[in-house]
Amino acid sequence: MTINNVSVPPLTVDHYTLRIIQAEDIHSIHSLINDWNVVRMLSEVPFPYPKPLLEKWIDSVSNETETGQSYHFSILDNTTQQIVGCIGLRVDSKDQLGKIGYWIAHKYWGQQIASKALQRLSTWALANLNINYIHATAADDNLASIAVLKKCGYQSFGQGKEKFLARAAEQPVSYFLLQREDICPGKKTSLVPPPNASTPKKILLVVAAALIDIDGRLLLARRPEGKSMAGMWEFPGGKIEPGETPEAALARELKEEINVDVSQSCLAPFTFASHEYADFHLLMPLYVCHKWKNLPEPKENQQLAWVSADELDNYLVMEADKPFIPLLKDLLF
Ligand SMILES: Nc1nc2c([nH]c(=O)n2[C@@H]2O[C@H](COP(=O)(O)OP(=O)(O)OP(=O)(O)O)[C@@H](O)[C@H]2O)c(=O)[nH]1
Repeated sequence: MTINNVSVPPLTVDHYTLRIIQAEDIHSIHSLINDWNVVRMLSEVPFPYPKPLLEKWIDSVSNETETGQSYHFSILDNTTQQIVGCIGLRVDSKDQLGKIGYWIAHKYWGQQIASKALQRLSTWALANLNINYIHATAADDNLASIAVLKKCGYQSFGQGKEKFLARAAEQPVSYFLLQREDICPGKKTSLVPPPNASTPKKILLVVAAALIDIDGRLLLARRPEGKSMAGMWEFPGGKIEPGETPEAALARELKEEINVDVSQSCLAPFTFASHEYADFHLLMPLYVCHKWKNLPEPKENQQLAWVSADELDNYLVMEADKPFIPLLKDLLF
């Protein structure tokens, strides 16, 4: 399924599948959600939950799904094909923020389904949607949900009060935020270096290319799921191997990553990045290239985009690459 140019495959995790909610899911969903144990933890759902109201909600989220405003999934057990809960994410494009919510039917509690689904959807959303953070809210007495959020890397950032329809009262709630660098804590390319870092960091030599086509557009690649900082855009390239010149490394990386053949003589040094990440110091020459063979194609599961100078600001680029943007805009205009 492709929505708003984003491919939304069913997302699998362990023996569960997250697939976009369909109209015919209403009966199963209604029998599972119309339960005080579940509804009391959801701020926007009344109890009892009339079926026509649920039907209206499914209709409205289907419309939102078509325009890429929200992505709501039924969570299915692969063995029984039964729905066990739901999870959804609403996109706030202005603030590049996703808002996530989920519930699991009472009879399936205690099986880690919420953490698996939350981890899966969060990872997918940060890698594929135009968002930088994911926001979640949990009632303070929803200890299970708070534990799930923390397990998935969400950090608590504040508290407040929200009206819970089923309880007909305001409840104290905690707010949580997930940032991209919290997803793969083992492989950090953190935006912020740790304070007072006194030990010198390893210098990582990486080489990258700004490929510019005849229409004056620039090629960007999006880091795919599974890599640190998945979802950020960068310039094709990679690490320089021992004994390699930067130009030879770049020609090799462009072939491996996007099947493009470049002659080393067509790589013009443009500028460089010297940027401190949490775990290493990146030193990265950027070359400009106008001439190559083959149409770039993603060989490593990454998205590619040809971007004009006007569009460059809409792309979330790696921290080290940010100083390149004004220089490249000048070059492209
Ligand atoms: N290729 C490329 N890497 C960049 C850019 N900006 C930037 O910070 N980097 C960082 O430089 C390193 C590039 O190394 P790489 O491409 O070989 O490695 P990777 O992280 O993609 O994968 P790997 O470490 O799992 O092999 C990564 O840490 C990446 O985050 C950029 O514009 N292009």
